[in-house]
Amino acid sequence: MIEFDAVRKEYPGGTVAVAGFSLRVPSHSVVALVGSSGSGKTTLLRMVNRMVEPTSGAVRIDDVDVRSLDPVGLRRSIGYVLQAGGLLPHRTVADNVATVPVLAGRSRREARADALGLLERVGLDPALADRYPAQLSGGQQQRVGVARALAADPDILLMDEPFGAVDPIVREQLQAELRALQAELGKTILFVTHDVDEAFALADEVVVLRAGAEIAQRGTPTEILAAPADDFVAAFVGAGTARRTLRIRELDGRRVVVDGDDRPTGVLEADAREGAP
Ligand SMILES: Nc1ncnc2c1ncn2[C@@H]1O[C@H](COP(=O)(O)OP(=O)(O)OP(=O)(O)O)[C@@H](O)[C@H]1O
Repeated sequence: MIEFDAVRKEYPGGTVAVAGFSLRVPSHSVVALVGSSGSGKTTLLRMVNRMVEPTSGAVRIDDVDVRSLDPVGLRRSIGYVLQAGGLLPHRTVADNVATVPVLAGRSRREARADALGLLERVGLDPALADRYPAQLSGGQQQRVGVARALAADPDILLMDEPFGAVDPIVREQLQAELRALQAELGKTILFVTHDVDEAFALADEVVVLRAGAEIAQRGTPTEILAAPADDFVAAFVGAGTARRTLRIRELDGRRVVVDGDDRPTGVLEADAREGAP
């Protein structure tokens, strides 16, 4: 479990990025922090691995204050996925994935074998292992970023706009793969995105932030979409927009779901009729 206890962050110069924030991220769950640019999402994420120290308040992992932990060891024990992969450009794909395990004492040969297995797991051909990041597509780089974050088998994954730099189709593929991976691995995942659809697609719980990381609303995607707490949240999640306002149309005895612009989005299953429990 990750716990933010009344954390505040004021940067030198006086910007209050986080005015006072408390949240528990239960073990094995996926929590998304969403909010507009500058709302303090990245600052919160980086407090977990001590890349940012709170001005006041505390972050605890399984009841241990992260301030009592060695920052280097802490960072190696937590997977961190950045936008555009954040890969080391002068190291091969395999070396990028194997770096942390080698630093932690695993032999190069074993770490490389593990890396090849991880590449396969995230949907990459291990034949790419000896390429450099610049020789991969954006989506492939993101996958390597996920493999690298998983290499030390961390309990916690921090993801900062993990799929922000790829096109929408690749993005959906990566999201689906992460969901499948998470169903198997059960990590504790805290991720940051400004894309509310990504948050809804991946998270068990979504936390919508205003400026200063003030929590506007938190809940499951369904709770937030069904009952936005206020106009800010409604506008942010697009509740009430044509894309979200779904209707049912009958066509040749089948029930098709259409959006507010009459564009089809899916077919209703027999047991998903109105009024069904
Ligand atoms: N090192 C820093 N020094 C001074 N101010 C900073 C620093 N890092 C972030 N800030 C400021 O703190 C506020 C929150 O930044 P943060 O990066 O946490 O927001 P964010 O929600 O992640 O934004 P984005 O979605 O654009 O990445 C912003 O006003 C930003 O300019």
